[in-house]
Amino acid sequence: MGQDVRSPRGPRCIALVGPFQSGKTTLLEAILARTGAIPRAGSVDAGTSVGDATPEARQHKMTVGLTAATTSFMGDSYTFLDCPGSVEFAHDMRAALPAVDAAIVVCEADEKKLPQLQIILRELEELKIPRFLFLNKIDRASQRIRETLAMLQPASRVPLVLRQIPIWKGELIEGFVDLALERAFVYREHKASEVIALEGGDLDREKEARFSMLEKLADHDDVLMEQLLEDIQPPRDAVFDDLARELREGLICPVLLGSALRENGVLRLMKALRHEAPGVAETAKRLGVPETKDALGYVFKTLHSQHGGKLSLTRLLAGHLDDGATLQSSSGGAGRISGILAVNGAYDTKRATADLGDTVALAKLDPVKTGDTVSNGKTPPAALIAIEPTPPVLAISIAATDRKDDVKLGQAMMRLHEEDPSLVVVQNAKTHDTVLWGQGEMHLRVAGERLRDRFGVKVTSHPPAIGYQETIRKPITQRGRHKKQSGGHGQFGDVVLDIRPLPRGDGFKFAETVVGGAVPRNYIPAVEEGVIDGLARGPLGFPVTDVQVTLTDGSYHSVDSSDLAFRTAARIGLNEGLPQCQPVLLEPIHVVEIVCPTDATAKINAILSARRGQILGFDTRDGWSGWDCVRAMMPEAEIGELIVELRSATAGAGSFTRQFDHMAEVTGRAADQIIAAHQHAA
Ligand SMILES: Nc1nc2c(ncn2[C@@H]2O[C@H](COP(=O)(O)OP(=O)(O)OP(=O)(O)O)[C@@H](O)[C@H]2O)c(=O)[nH]1
Repeated sequence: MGQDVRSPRGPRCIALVGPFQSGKTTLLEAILARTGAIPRAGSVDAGTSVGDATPEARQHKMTVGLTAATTSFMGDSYTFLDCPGSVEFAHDMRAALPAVDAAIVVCEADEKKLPQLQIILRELEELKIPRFLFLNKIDRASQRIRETLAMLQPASRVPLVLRQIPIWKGELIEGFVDLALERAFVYREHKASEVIALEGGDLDREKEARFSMLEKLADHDDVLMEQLLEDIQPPRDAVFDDLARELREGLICPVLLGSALRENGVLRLMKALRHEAPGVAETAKRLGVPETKDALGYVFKTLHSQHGGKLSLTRLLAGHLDDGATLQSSSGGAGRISGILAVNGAYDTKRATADLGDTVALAKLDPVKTGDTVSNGKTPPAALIAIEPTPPVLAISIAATDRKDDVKLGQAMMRLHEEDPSLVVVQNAKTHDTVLWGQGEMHLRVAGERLRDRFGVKVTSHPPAIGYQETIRKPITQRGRHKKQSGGHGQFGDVVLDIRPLPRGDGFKFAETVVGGAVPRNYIPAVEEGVIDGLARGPLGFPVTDVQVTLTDGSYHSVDSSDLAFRTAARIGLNEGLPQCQPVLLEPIHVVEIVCPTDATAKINAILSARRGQILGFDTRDGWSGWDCVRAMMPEAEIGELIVELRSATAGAGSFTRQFDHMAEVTGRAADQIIAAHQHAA
């Protein structure tokens, strides 16, 4: 493989991903500083970084949305996408990954973060995105690198290949040896590392570590394998070629060392990207971009900037775009670009064009959304990739504090959902609640802050209503009469209803066995409506289900009877009859499926039992070594905050899905408490 293949030219797009708080934003800062895009690195802790610049990110000192920034290095442009590490904001990462040429997985020597690292690596493996591991915070490393690598290896399905080894001075790491380059460097804070001579014990360690790196590369290179067996030194270029090819083919994950905080190891990382990461041509191939003369782009993030309006962050995967071009999108919309902006923190630099490989912000493409493929061709392009929605796990009911803000709230929610589709708004028709579904406590809290700070809408929130219902245990025959004859036109309706329980899950059935026109046929639909009215709120205060009501008899008045009178009579019949049918409370039960690292399974079982869960079984998680999958039946009322406990028992790695299964009776004290709380709230 020649030099030109190894170092593709042109703009790159690189994702910074990794477990929570591993140093991605700090690394972005270090890269921008070391490549001269900013005069010096800001700090996440001091609130001066380019990433995490929104008020919410600053306040919580964490990345709560993707930040993109462009810099240039040795004549090429690089756009970095700093993705949130928190699982609650992972949707941004999922939508962005297809756009990138490669990912830098920032991680720490921290066993607790291993499951998170495994989740992220798995995502990259499945998308076939070449990835480097950047072992960060080397400035406070306390264990040998070999032990760290052995600890991290189970998180990756392909071999982690150590590219560098540290040079220790006492208990501190003062530099590193690049095993491919065979050169030693000593770190200098906020400056490029200095080359030093490699000697003594470090030279021996280098030889041993290099051999072990070459052995791993030789698993996919027979020539190299023979050279190793015959003790022949492979040419340096051949080693670099292997590193590049095996990275791109997803056969290895190279590991580089550094300290984002001290800007150590940053230039070597940039060089590895330059020489080894693929360019846009390979990325387009990976995504199946068709042969086309048209421009084709992938929209990986939507933003609503305070002054610029809507921005669609887009990677151009084919062709060339001019400002003013009309774009068709794979989701069917079309719009005209009103501004191409460079991707930097402020989105304040206009560009006339975007070229192949560029990552830009396209302004005011109203019909376009995150995940769309866009093209300047005549017909809408096929979508290059489908982003699966992230199922929400936690909900709150919200309402505008001031009723006159209701419309504003609706619009703001639409925009929030557009920016972050993992935030879903559901109108509950029964309770008239607006329920906001999201990925966790912080996700929902940040949504509330954005509503207040960006859209000027104050909201109040409370836990969403549980879908309780009630049913009956005993049948009854009940008469319902409505008679009003005060002067003029009166009202008269009279029905006899047979009310009886149905098997669980059968819902509501209405029938009639009226003979001899006791209730004229034209009033029967009104009787059914009245029955439905009567079932809307049963004697315990909840909607009534699993009931059959049969109209068996009744009487009418030729002048005073009407639809309304019969409807009222039927409702009265239900209201009077149901309390005598031994009403009983029903609560929704779901099947939940929890995935968690095996060492947390015992804790998860305890959490489930404490939440009235009935464990159906557990198994190892298919295709995930070191993970279990637990299935349980669980009352909806207990699922509300489940995710919070689940995450805290699994260092954020556990998750669950739910599926409504059936309604089950609740009796005794538990039922009394629910009924009392409901009556109190009403
Ligand atoms: N000692 C040391 N601390 C670091 C290093 N890199 C980052 N940190 C610290 O680690 C913490 C998290 O850093 P961030 O850069 O915000 O991490 P992140 O991965 O972007 O965080 P999220 O995106 O919120 O998950 C901050 O307090 C940083 O100062 C490093 O190389 N050495």
